[in-house]
Amino acid sequence: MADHNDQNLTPSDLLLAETQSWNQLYFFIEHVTLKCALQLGIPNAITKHGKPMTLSKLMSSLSISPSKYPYFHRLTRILVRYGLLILQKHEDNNVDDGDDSKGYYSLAPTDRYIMKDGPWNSMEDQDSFFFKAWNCLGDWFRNEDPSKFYTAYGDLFWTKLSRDTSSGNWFHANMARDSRSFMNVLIGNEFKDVFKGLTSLVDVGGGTGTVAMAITKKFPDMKCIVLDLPPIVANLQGSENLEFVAGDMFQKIPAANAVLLKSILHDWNDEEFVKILKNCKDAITRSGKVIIIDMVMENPELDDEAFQAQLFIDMLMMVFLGSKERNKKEWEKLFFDAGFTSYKIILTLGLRSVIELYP
Ligand SMILES: C[S@@+](CC[C@H](N)C(=O)[O-])C[C@H]1O[C@@H](n2cnc3c(N)ncnc32)[C@H](O)[C@@H]1O
Ligand SMILES: O=c1cc(-c2ccc(O)c(O)c2)oc2c(O)c(O)ccc12
Repeated sequence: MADHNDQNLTPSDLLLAETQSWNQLYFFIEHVTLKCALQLGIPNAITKHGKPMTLSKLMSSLSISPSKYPYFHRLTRILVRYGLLILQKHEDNNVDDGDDSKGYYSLAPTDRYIMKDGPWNSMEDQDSFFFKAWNCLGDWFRNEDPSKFYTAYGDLFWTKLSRDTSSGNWFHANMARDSRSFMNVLIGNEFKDVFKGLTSLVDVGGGTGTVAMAITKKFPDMKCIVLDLPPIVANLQGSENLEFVAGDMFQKIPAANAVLLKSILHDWNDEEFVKILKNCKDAITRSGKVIIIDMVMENPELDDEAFQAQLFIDMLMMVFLGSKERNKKEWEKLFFDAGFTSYKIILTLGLRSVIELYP
């Protein structure tokens, strides 16, 4: 007697469902093996070697015993499957499986990003901080806490970062990496028009100033202010056209031609979002603008892989901040709720879009 759940599934449906459920259940193994690769130092070893490496060479450079060969090649096999490594087959293709002359391993282009500016290379040193918030996510759906992070730590994310120096430094180093990478793309191509003609700009929640430094380097005549919380900017040194100001964007934003909000508005719920934008509107001149760098969900320009990445970041916002990524309609509603009259999505660069908002 077929179980009532299976009665509508054909044998091939059942086998497909089995494959799908194994992939869903063990999806975390991609994460575990990627972290293992970083923990062992595989990307750095290949980078340092300067050219593709055989497995034996890679293992000896990592001081891994040859006795582990039968296991290590299975780790690199799955890393090739995920696209972290590239295996260049040996010309003589009929080598034994697992034989060292099987081929040479090199880093995939994405891996070079991961090592230089990606999110991964900092995860190790804050493993517990980052992953503790994700554990037992279901608990949060049964409590009234503002975020799962709050359930885990009894503190809001920004409060915890300002109290815990090592986590705060780790987080802001991550943001600086992200900003360096994004600004290289933004200012390095013809879209620098976003900042063209501005004589002053406030980078609200500008952190340790990576974005502001990139802008003032490219536009030396512009006066830039970085507004952030006191613990973040307390010991930061400005320059002739860059000033760090300690403050609260929910209270007041210094006056300027334009205000920049990169990875800010997705941190906050709709009410807080509107409050920040209203303070931005009070800060800019009538001919000024607000420049937003953030994700626009369900963006038709993005492929499925980018959409999945956006879903992951949306979960990150939900878990760490109780906030969200927004689609175009959601952005637009809040822009008008904050009293702005028009906006323009200037361009989409990777997962993020640059939006200009006019008073
Ligand atoms: C996700 S980070 C983005 C940092 C930077 N804009 C970037 O993209 O690299 C959010 C920033 O908002 C700052 N922040 C949080 N609450 C704030 C507040 N009430 N007033 C000003 N800045 C705040 C945090 O300290 C942090 O630097
Ligand atoms: O805990 C994290 C939190 C965030 C994060 C929080 C608020 C934002 O507005 C944002 O843009 C990113 O980003 C991370 C990251 O980028 C990493 O690589 C590793 C950990 C984190």
